[in-house]
Amino acid sequence: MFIESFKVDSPNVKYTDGEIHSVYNYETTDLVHENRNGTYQWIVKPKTVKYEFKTDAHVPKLGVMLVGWGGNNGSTLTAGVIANREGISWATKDKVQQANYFGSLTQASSIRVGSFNGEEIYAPFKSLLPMVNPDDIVFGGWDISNMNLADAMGRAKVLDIDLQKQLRPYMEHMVPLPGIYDPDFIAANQGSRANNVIKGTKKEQVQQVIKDIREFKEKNKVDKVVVLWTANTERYSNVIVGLNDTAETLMASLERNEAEISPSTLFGIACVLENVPYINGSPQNTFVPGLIDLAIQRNSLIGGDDFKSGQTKMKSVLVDFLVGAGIKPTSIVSYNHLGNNDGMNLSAPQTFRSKEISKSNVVDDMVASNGILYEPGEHPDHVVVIKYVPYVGDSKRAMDEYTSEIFMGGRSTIVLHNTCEDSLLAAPIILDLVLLAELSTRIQLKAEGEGKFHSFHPVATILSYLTKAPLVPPGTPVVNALSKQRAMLENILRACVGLAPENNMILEYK
Ligand SMILES: NC(=O)c1ccc[n+]([C@@H]2O[C@H](COP(=O)([O-])OP(=O)(O)OC[C@H]3O[C@@H](n4cnc5c(N)ncnc54)[C@H](O)[C@@H]3O)[C@@H](O)[C@H]2O)c1
Ligand SMILES: O=P([O-])([O-])O[C@@H]1[C@@H](O)[C@H](O)[C@@H](O)[C@H](O)[C@@H]1O
Repeated sequence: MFIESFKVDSPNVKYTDGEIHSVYNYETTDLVHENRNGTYQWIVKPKTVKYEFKTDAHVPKLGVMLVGWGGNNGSTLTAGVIANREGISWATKDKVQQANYFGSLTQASSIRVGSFNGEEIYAPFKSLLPMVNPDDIVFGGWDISNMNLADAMGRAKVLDIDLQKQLRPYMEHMVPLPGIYDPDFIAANQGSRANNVIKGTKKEQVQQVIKDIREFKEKNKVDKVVVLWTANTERYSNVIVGLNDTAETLMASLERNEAEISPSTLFGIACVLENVPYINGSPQNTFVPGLIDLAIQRNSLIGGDDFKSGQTKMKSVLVDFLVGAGIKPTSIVSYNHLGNNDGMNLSAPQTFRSKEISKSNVVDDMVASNGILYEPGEHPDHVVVIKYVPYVGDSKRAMDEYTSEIFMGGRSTIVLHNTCEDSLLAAPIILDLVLLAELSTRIQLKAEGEGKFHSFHPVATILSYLTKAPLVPPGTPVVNALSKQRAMLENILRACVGLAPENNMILEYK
């Protein structure tokens, strides 16, 4: 059964005007490797750590500024939110289609809250904590192309024409602010659209972005702004000691107008200096060590990298299933072709390399989790191929072959054909990223023994379910398995309202 909302009745949760305060016993373990009776043993010691969470229940008016606003993802997300807000329906060749938020974890998924009369009871994911209603978001942003959002939506060729016609009046007045264009970081084939760029030194560009954010906030009377990069994939920045390895060297490099600071890193500097959450939806190393250091110093939320939307999302499910079942993937070949501008940009070797890295590393944690299947350092053969085929446009075709070793020398080969409508899959993920980033800034926590409440670590690991290459604080494990990522996110939000993690035991019926 599905219920629309619920309230937790527990001595561990207090709902006051404007705040949700919870006490939560975090069950974890300590491990020690001890010499016991002459032999070393791994000793696992269960332990309980008492946490308190405080969530500010005041939902702000949220402004979302997209870098690459005029792109396929940016225009599609903007169009989708307007269509939902206005309750637009449109004719397709099959039926009259209503706007929806399918593909959004926060808007279209559910959580189990318990059983009632022998029936499992579920509620909307978004009913866990007060979240921004996406219909209320104010969009803005930058693009190196000055095309208005209605024409950009047409250029993207993602949405049905009848819908586009209805949306045009809402979007034709939306014009991206000039972006930061540096041809050294993206494919040369992007140069033809760069007619809307911020001039000046890199420091002046950063200052302009900060000015843009402030003016957008003032003009639209929004309480908070989140900035998200959905612009082109850049090549990796070279990480060089003395250039961008610390906050100090990065800021000194900015003063010297160093060429090796990418546009996406410049936007990151601006956001961190302005204490505005900044999320990277592309695979490049926007967050060079110096920018991570700066974000930590200023406790400003950063997150990324690279939306996990289709082929890789499937991979982080399938490999988790195989390894979890004791089956040994030995060869993974991921091929895809696409015909949108992203695909054109990725046709350059240096930008493709950024994507190849994020698409390849996604199985590392799952492989490392099973020492029965894999020797230390052993990995499946893993190949990523991306080809640009204009005709298919945004409708990316992914073809995967997974070969595994099974019982008694057997072989299993799984072949997948996965048509990923890239922007229709990515847009809801962008929405979740900005909503969850905003929500996480309203949560404070305190473990027993800690003197005062504090925010989550500014490197927002909580967003990892939505990214191919989760950005984590230095020294933190990277988890890519989709089920673990989703469980982590849900269980943290459950803890904020004093609910235990969903353990799926259903002991009541055992
Ligand atoms: N399923 C998906 O679509 C998906 C999944 C994962 C990652 N991504 C990444 O998301 C990004 C956007 O994808 P898309 O399909 O919307 O691409 P797109 O090429 O349609 O849009 C990118 C936009 O960014 C603009 N741009 C480029 N450089 C800029 C800069 N420095 N400043 C401001 N604007 C700039 C371009 O003019 C373009 O309008 C890409 O990096 C892509 O790799 C997409
Ligand atoms: O998320 P996913 O489907 O694994 O990966 C996708 C790639 O296969 C595609 O080539 C690229 O254009 C998209 O930006 C996205 O990164």
